[in-house]
Amino acid sequence: MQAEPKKSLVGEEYEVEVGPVAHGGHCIARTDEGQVLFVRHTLPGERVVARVTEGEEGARFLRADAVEVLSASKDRVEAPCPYAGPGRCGGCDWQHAKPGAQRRLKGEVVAEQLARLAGLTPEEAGWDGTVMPAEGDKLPTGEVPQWRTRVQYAVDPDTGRAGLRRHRSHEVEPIEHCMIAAEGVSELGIEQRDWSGMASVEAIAATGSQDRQVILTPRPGARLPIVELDKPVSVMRVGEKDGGTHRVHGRPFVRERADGRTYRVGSGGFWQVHPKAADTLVTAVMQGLLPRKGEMALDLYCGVGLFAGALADRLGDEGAVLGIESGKRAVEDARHNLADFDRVRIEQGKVEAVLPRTGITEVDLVVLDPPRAGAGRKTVEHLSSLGARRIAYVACDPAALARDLGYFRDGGYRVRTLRVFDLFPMTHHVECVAILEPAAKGS
Ligand SMILES: C[S@@+](CC[C@H](N)C(=O)[O-])C[C@H]1O[C@@H](n2cnc3c(N)ncnc32)[C@H](O)[C@@H]1O
Repeated sequence: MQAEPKKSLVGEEYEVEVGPVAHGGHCIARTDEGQVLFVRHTLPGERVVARVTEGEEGARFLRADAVEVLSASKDRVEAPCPYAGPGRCGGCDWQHAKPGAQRRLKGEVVAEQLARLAGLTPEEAGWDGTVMPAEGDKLPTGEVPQWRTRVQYAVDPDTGRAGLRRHRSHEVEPIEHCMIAAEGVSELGIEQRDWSGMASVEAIAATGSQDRQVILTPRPGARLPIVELDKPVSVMRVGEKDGGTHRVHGRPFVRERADGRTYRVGSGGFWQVHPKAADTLVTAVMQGLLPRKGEMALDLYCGVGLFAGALADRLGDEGAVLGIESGKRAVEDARHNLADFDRVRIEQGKVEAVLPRTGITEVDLVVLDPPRAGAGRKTVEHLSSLGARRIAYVACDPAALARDLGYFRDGGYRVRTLRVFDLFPMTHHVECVAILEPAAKGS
């Protein structure tokens, strides 16, 4: 006998008291029947009408939007962006919260993940509980930091207009202007052009150079448009068959500046989005590791070589750095960017495959900056066996970080300090830098 399909609750409304913030840009509430709701567009302590956007009867949890605020938090503000709100642009999560409150919420998420997945209190992690804004982001009330140097616009197939995706949807919210886009992106005027035939248009404005780039992803069979923007740009396209990024005109990379060096970043390669992020993270990592001349270091998930370059500068001619990165083009860029260092080597491949093959049994320092999924148990176990005197873990997902910190503890490492940065204002994203050392040393 086939099970009855469960009744969808989408569109149902519940009046609820909103509880604590949860990882992902929403808060937790419960219906009178005890079903858990993840509610967006609200804040802890509010009383709201929550309308279900996903979920069915008996589901472990429902997703919902606060469509009416019955009792508002003192941290609530009118969202400065006209495209924010239930069912609208999915790019930002906390437009309706004061900047200080956004950072407090992010701090609560990090603390909760540390407690739940690593069994650590903030004190045990050497963290004062604060979330630091990036330099220059402490703006007078009402001003929104314009930090997004890379914006992926989706194109409405019917109108050819560029916009941003709605939350957990393929639908496009057409916009005139994204408030958090960096000036170098806004001044291209992407939103004012017709992009018919394109599925998406990514705009990049480099930091420390005038390089601007757009990356076009055409729909199957569509011809590329002639790109005429308000500022000169290089143009790339994503190949329909191979998914690779190909040059249309101009340089196939942008030049970014960080820590006093210029880094070439080819299309599709990773670079931090906030203009101050690369410098902020290099400073936090170097202050935590305190590299000494002549030491041997690893830079794992090294991208185009940001931390490898910073380490090489500080380790001197006797020191050595090995970087590992899976992206082929990023590896070419890293080798180019660090060509003036004889003792920097960059290996291409997945860390979990390449690291064991290197035969390295001892290092002094490690930086790891994995993607959102984190490094995982095997890689952490391997790293824990190399005897590093300090390890810097740069993390864009506090849940993966907390899980991996648990593995490091099993491997004999303790967290010496943790610093948390708001490098993605208005969104729920947060960046952490944990510095680890052998537990025996700290105990
Ligand atoms: C968060 S980025 C960090 C890049 C660099 N550290 C920086 O700050 O510019 C993560 C990088 O890891 C690479 N990557 C993802 N999975 C990987 C894996 N399993 N092994 C090696 N590199 C990986 C991605 O291509 C990306 O360049």
